[in-house]
This record gives sequence, C-alpha cells and structure tokens, in this order.
Amino acid sequence: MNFLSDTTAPAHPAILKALGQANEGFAASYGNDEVCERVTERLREIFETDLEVLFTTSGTASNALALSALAQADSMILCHEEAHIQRDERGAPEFFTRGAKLLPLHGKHARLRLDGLHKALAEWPADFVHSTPPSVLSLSQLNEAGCTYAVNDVRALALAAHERGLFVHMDGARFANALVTLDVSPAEMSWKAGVDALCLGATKNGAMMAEAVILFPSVKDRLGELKARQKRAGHMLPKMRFVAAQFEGWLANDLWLELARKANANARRLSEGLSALEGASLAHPVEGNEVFVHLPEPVIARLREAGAGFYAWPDGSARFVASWCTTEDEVETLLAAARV
Ligand SMILES: Cc1ncc(COP(=O)(O)O)c(C=O)c1O
Ligand SMILES: C[C@@H](O)[C@H](N)C(=O)O
Repeated sequence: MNFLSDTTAPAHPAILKALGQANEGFAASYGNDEVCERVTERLREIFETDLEVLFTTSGTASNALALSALAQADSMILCHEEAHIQRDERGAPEFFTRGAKLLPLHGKHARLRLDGLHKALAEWPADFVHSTPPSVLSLSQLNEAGCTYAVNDVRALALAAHERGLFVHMDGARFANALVTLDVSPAEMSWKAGVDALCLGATKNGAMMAEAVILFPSVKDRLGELKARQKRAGHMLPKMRFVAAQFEGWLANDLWLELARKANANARRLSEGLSALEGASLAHPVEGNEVFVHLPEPVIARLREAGAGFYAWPDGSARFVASWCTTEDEVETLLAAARV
C-alpha cells in the first residue's frame, strides 16, 4: 500500500520498451539526435504551437533552469508559499538564477490569488532602486495541494503578470493530472492562457526520469541562454536520446493521459473512502492524484500498523498519492485497514 508519492512508482513497461527501441546503434549526442527531434515535433503537434524544448531528468532541474532563463539575478519570482520551488528545491531556483529572490504569496488550497498578486506587484515597484523588481510569476498545475487552476484563473493571473512585464512559468510536474481533470487541451491550459515556459513532468506519471522545459513562442528567444545554463549546470546529457525516448513512449497513443486518468480515479476512490470515516475531513479538494486528509489519530495508527505508506503533511493532514500503477485493490485494502 504505497501512497507516499508518485516519485516512488516504477516506470511503465511502454516507457522501458521505448528506451530499448532508442538503443539501436549510434546517435548524435547532447540533444541533437533524431529521437529528440521527433519528440520536439510531437510536442509541437500536441501543444499546437512552434515551441522549443529541452529535456532534463528532474523537476527541480527543470524549474531552476527555466527560471534561470527568465529571471534576472537581481529580480524576484512570485510564487505560492507552498510552491515546490519555494519549499522543496533547497534554493536551486535562487542558485541557478544567480540570486533571484522568491516571494511566497498566500492563497487557500495552494492557489495564488489574483488580489494577492496585484497587492504584491503594487508593493514591489519596478523602478525603485532599493526594491527588487518582480520578473516572473510561477504557478504549479497540478499544484502542491493537489488542486488545479481553472484556465480562466491562469489567464487572469498571467494577464496581471504580463501587464507588469513579468514572464509566466508553470511547474507542470503533474501537468497531465490537471489536464485530464480540467478536460481542456494542453494549449488551452498553457500558452493560450498566457504561460511562457512550462516544465512538463513525465517522471511522476510513468516515466523513469524524464522532464521537459518547454519554451513557447513568447520566450523562444531565451533558448540559447537556456541551453548555455543547461550545459553549465551539467544537465546537457550526452545521450539525451534516452530521455526523449521516454517522452516518445509516454506520449504515444495518449498513454500520458491514460495513466493520469487512472491515477486520478484511484485518488478519488481513496478520498471518498477516507473522507467518509468518522472524524475525517479533506484538507483540499481532490483534483488530481493526491489526497490531503485530516484523519483521527487511531486511524493513522491503524494505517501505519497495516504498513500503509503516506506522508504526514506540515498542515497536520496526511498526504496520499496515487500513481499510474496504483490498483483499486490497494485502495480497498487501505480503506479496509482504516475502517477496522
Ligand atoms: C509540484 C512539484 N514540482 C516539482 C517537483 C520536483 O520534482 P523532482 O523531485 O523530480 O525534482 C515535485 C516533486 O515531486 C513536485 O511535487
Ligand atoms: C518533495 C516532495 O514534495 C515530492 N516533490 C513529492 O511530491 O513527493
């Protein structure tokens, strides 16, 4: 009963098969191979725009690299106080941007609020020498509370950011989980809503270690700088074809969407069962593959005793994450242990 994190799940067999297929003979290195080229074209089709993409092997590297190409060293990145870039990347964004500040903002269910963004933009002017000018707005979709932003909310936040000359970065470590919940197109949930750079994560949804930094046309001119930073950070992998191959297998036949739907469905099942327990209450709506729920101590103790894997979260809730390979039986077994 492993609900610790989708980061602990194995890779999907189709991803491993795609890796094997990419392992034929010699290929150009550092991202100049045919697999990278094919996946770039496939992503252009999926996102319906002439994007550029670099491949990396962790979400933290993707976020930090993307932000380093968008934010000046003496600028500020606005994000939610629970954002992964704020809480879980040990200063990688600050390091890769050579010192940009992160300004954490409050908002229920880890969602940035438009009024909070306007307030922060008013408090941090661009033309006061003692102040640190904001340069990027970063939001996570799916966010760190397992919640989505409606497309119109992304659009409103991005408009406010663009009106002040900020770029918009989206941490899409669980982009597919949000996409299938909102039932919109990848383009509608990203660049058409005003996102300039997207970190698209496959690792938590079936891949072995595959992440993509996508630059949409509005920031394609940053590609050279991004590549330079990728190299300097040691993330320009010689055999990049094996990262791209994971995306090729992940995107084939909409596997990425199928796996996200399956994980989300099991998270819903789990949330319905857990929230029905006496004394239990959901900390956040379940809009992806993560469940944050306040449980009575005896239930926690029973689950631990039964060997269930889940995190105690800073807000006092318990976080359960369903992955692509979570089964209905595992959900039912956990619920049975919680109920006895
Ligand atoms: C919202 C979010 N963004 C980024 C990351 C970073 O991913 P990684 O652990 O691959 O660095 C995670 C990790 O799970 C995450 O939950
Ligand atoms: C660090 C932890 O938050 C990880 N990103 C996860 O979602 O499991």
